[in-house]
Amino acid sequence: ILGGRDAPRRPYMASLQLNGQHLCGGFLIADEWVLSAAHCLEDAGNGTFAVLLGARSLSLPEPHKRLYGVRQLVAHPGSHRDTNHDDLLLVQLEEAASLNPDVQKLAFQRQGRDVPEGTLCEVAGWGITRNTGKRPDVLQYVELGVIGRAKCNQRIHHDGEVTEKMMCADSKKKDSCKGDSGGPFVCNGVAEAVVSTGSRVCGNWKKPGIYTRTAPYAGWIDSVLANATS
Ligand SMILES: NCc1cccc(Nc2n[nH]c3ncnc(Nc4cccc(O)c4)c23)c1
Repeated sequence: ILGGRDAPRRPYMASLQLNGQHLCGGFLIADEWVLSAAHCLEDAGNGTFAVLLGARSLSLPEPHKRLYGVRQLVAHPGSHRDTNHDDLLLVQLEEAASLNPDVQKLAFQRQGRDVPEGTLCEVAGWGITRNTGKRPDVLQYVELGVIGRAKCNQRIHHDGEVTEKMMCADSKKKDSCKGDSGGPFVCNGVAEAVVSTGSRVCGNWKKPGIYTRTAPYAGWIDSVLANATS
C-alpha cells in the first residue's frame, strides 16, 4: 500500500504466504475459505502455501494470530498469467478457522450494480509501501475514490481494458501495490472487489488501480464452496 498508514484491526484480512513469506492479500469469506487473486500463483513453483489469519504484525506475537495449512487452491478457470481477466483464487484451509474478535468473515457484494463514481472505499494489505520495494510489518490501509469505468477506459488510462467485471480506483500517490493483490476493496463494510495486479504500476495517476468485482463471480464462488469436501 502506497500512501497509507498502520491499519486498525481488520479481522477479515489474510496473508497468503509462500515458504513462510507474505506473498498476497486475501480475506475470509467462509469458515475454511479465503478469496484472493489468481496472479498470486504465478511465481509459486512447488513452494508451500499457508494462510495467516488474525494478524496485524507479520512478525510479532499477537493474541489470535494463527497460521493455517492450505487444503486446495482453486484459480478461476478464466484466469491467465498475461491478462487481468477473472483474476480470482479460492484458498481452502486445512481446517475451519476458529473465529474470534481478530478473525471474522467479510461479506462480498453479490448484486450486479456498479459502485457509484467517487464513492470512498478502503484497501488494506502488507504490500510494498514504497517504490523501492519496502515491505511493512504492520498491516497498512488507505482510502481510495472509485473512478468510473468510462473514464478508466480512456486512452490515457487503461484504454478499453476494464471490463464490466472490473472496477477502478484512484492511484495518485495513494494506491495498492506489489503484495496487496488478492486483498479486499471494501466500500461501506462490504467487499466490492479484489485487488488485481493490473498494469503492475503503482502510485501513477495515469494508471488507476484495477479491482476484480465480486458480484459477477458470486455463482462461481458458491459452486466451488458447495462442491468441496472438508
Ligand atoms: N496499483 C495496482 C497494483 C496492484 C497490485 C500489485 C501491483 N504491482 C505489482 N504486482 N506484481 C508486481 N511485481 C513486480 N512489481 C510490481 N509493481 C511495482 C514494483 C515496484 C515499484 C513499482 O512502482 C511497482 C508488481 C500494482
